[in-house]
Amino acid sequence: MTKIGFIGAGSMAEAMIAGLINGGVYKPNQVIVANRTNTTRLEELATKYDIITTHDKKKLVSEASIIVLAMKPKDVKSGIDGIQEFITNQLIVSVLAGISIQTITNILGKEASIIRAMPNTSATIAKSATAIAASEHVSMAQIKKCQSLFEAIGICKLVEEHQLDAVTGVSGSGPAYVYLLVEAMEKAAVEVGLDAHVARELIIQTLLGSAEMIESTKKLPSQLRKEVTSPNGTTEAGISILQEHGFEDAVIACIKRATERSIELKTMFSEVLSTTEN
Ligand SMILES: NC(=O)C1=CN([C@@H]2O[C@H](COP(=O)(O)OP(=O)(O)OC[C@H]3O[C@@H](n4cnc5c(N)ncnc54)[C@H](OP(=O)(O)O)[C@@H]3O)[C@@H](O)[C@H]2O)C=CC1
Ligand SMILES: O=C(O)[C@@H]1CCC=N1
Repeated sequence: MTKIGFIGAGSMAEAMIAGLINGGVYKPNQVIVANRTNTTRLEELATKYDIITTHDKKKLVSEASIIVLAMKPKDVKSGIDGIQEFITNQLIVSVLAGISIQTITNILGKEASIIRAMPNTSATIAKSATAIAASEHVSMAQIKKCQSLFEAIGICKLVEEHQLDAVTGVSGSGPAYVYLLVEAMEKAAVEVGLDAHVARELIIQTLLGSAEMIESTKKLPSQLRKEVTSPNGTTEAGISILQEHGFEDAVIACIKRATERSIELKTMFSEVLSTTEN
């Protein structure tokens, strides 16, 4: 019976676990999750999903055929330390922002089958937008296995490793930009006189409808926007305020900064590790 193991038991691990279990991709007894200290968190995950939990990473690595690295980038070294000798032919899937395949290889101290992935938390409901990049030591069969894993919890694109920083800026962090927009829309809706519950339902449907319109009509977002915007009407009046406040520039700067931060993380941790090694 093949198992999947998660080193790191936070938001991203849980999003993947929820998507995989609810989608029937893995049975609960095929999922193992480990963290370092937080026993309450492990109990919470065990109660919620009936999965196997442990503080023993070696047990996890020995039992799982896919190992997902899901700790924070700053914890990559401590997360991997101690498992090196138990890595044989498992597939390692890292979801860590900014941490390169080379850095993981350096910490492992040997070549291994490593795939870097950038999913997002919508994996919870099988709607993740994921991109993956593989090292040269990964076989086509392993890439396909990883693609199937992420396609079971959303969509999955194969990209070059250097493009993962941009993926992180666009879709890894992306849900948070949308949630911020919704927070602002909800606040405004109440200020202009709507009941908060009604506002939430209207906003959710507006988001779902807009996303589906882009997907199903195949029209450009700019065309769809024109179709909403009557000359001298309400939309034009509203959008002029967004433009006055530099909405588009802010979104572009946001994605560029998040992408740049992913590159910074890579540099920061490859430097930290080479300092540690020296
Ligand atoms: N959140 C998101 O939307 C996304 C996150 N990611 C990436 O996923 C990774 C995890 O993010 P997120 O889930 O938000 O982070 P969280 O802080 O929610 O979770 C991190 C987890 O790692 C555990 N951990 C830390 N050090 C170790 C260690 N040495 N050994 C084992 N477990 C360890 C922590 O538990 P404890 O301290 O008890 O050990 C905790 O369970 C990050 O690298 C991030 O870049 C990628 C895409 C989206
Ligand atoms: O904020 C972060 O660093 C992580 C990576 C993408 C989403 N969350």
